[in-house]
Amino acid sequence: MLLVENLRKSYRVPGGGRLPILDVPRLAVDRAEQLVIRGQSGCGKTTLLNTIAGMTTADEGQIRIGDVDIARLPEAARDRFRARHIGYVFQTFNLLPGFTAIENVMLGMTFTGSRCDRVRAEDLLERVGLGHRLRHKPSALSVGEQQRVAVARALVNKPVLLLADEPTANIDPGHQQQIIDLLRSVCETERVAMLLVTHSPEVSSQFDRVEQLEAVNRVASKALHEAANESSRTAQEQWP
Ligand SMILES: Nc1ncnc2c1ncn2[C@@H]1O[C@H](COP(=O)(O)OP(=O)(O)OP(=O)(O)O)[C@@H](O)[C@H]1O
Repeated sequence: MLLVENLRKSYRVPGGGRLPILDVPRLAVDRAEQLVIRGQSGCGKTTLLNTIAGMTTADEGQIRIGDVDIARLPEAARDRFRARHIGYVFQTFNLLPGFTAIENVMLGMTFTGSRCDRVRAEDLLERVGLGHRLRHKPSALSVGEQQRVAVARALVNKPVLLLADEPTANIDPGHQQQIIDLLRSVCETERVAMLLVTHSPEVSSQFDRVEQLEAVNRVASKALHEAANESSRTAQEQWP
């Protein structure tokens, strides 16, 4: 379902040159498979998810989701493809504060160009245990409830792939398991593949498949970071 091959990604650094972040020879994920991506802070886990989602572009390599290589699509087509086929749950939920729970979920549908399906949005909010909170705005919801709305929003377009970037990082320990259980059960029943980034050993121990992402070329990265810092120091010193 997802096939990443020979993926390389770097960022431009202020002092010139590029900072290599990702070098992933192969990552294959089956339909409805659930796996955890682990790795030390800064090794590129978020960058990997963002690249798979087409929110940032790869330097080289392919990212096939079904028959489509998202890395080769032009930006507008990538955005449309993401809206239709990929769900994303962020650490910080990213709900719109002026909209109710149901509106936040339905907003996820507006980018696909298809008709907004209120019944589907209500059904998902029901399934995440928020059927009685449809008209509450994020400020009137607990942190765990906000993340449950974000889960419903990520799944509303029936994606084939759900990307979850440390979805429990801002949730109190008592409710973290609830979010993980929710993600897993909805993905299972809807046959959605899930890539979950987590630092938590308790969470990763629950998954059959855990992939370790290694930091790329750390010596070169360190040298480039230092060059970038040196360049920004020099720029600051030259500022009148
Ligand atoms: N837009 C950007 N421009 C330049 N460098 C970036 C950019 N975004 C991220 N980086 C750098 O890329 C590296 C990987 O960042 P990323 O957020 O993917 O790591 P991570 O593994 O998710 O880290 P963490 O576990 O701490 O969240 C970091 O060194 C970061 O500073």
